[in-house]
Amino acid sequence: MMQANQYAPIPMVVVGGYLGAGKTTMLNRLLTQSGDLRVAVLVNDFGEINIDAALIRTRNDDVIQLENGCVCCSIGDKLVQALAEISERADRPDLLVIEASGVSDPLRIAQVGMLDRAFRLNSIVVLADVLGLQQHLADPLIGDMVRQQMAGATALVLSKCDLARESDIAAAGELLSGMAPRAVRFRADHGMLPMSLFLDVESRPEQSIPSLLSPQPGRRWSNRASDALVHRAITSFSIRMQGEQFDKLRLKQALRSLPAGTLRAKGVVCMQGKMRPQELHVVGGRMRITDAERDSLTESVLVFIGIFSAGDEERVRDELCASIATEA
Ligand SMILES: Nc1nc2c(ncn2[C@@H]2O[C@H](COP(=O)(O)OP(=O)(O)OP(=O)(O)O)[C@@H](O)[C@H]2O)c(=O)[nH]1
Repeated sequence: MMQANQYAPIPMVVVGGYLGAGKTTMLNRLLTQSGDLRVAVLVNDFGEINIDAALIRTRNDDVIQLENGCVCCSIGDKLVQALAEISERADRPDLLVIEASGVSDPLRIAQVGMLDRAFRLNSIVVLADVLGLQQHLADPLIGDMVRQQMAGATALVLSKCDLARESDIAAAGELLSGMAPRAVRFRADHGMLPMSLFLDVESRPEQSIPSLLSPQPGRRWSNRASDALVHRAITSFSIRMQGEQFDKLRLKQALRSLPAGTLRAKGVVCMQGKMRPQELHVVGGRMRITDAERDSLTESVLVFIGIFSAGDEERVRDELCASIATEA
């Protein structure tokens, strides 16, 4: 039998960025552009239901879900195990993409990945939502975590530029250049990026992965203790509904009145009058409901991530129950 180390290492890309920055959108773009390339995806979503895994458009066996928890601090051993399983597959992938949860440190994930010699780190791509960047950085709870995510990037991607003014994009670009001066920078329209960013290890100008992975005095804004504090403060709950359809108008109203501490909501739901399941996203006060890339759904699932107070979950449940469509 051949040993794993007889093969060339599998190129690996870690995708990070704060909640709702556009990681899954970018990943789906990559997958639609990837042609015959066999891409395996490891997804670590924040929440007990992995919505991202459901939204990724690839063959089921090519998406591996990492359980609820933060892959960078609490379930690192699960990552090690998942990597070993991927490298031992008979049909090894041509590329592995790890989508970090929005509160994980992508550099730390890359460091775990680098320990497995079956993989070669190609890039750490970190997305920044141009609309939310300033606010996220100024936030006393999450600001350091977001800076930490950026600092570990080999490529920084400004997302949602289609929604921003040119002056705001330029200002956000300035902020990014101060945080990760050696990272290559891109703007992405709905996640569209050159494939070379993922595949071509040579595409990084003077960016040296080994130096990124060694300790960098002065470049760490947070530490494990403060990360753990943030991860404890941010919690999630999920709601499943079987055999019910939502009324779109009422659901939108419910999502507009989410608790003040909500940082992100997402889901896939059955909607009255819609043939296809609907994918919904709430990010920074913006709501988007569109056709999901799947034909059927056995149950509606919604995940809410935030800093919640007692009673918030119950109130959201009540609002959602009140959004269920009554028979025509
Ligand atoms: N207009 C616009 N919307 C975008 C863009 N990228 C992502 N979005 C939208 O932003 C929302 C969140 O996108 P996702 O790709 O799910 O973000 P994410 O980073 O995977 O989210 P989490 O995994 O929850 O952290 C969705 O409604 C996307 O359609 C973009 O470039 N332009």
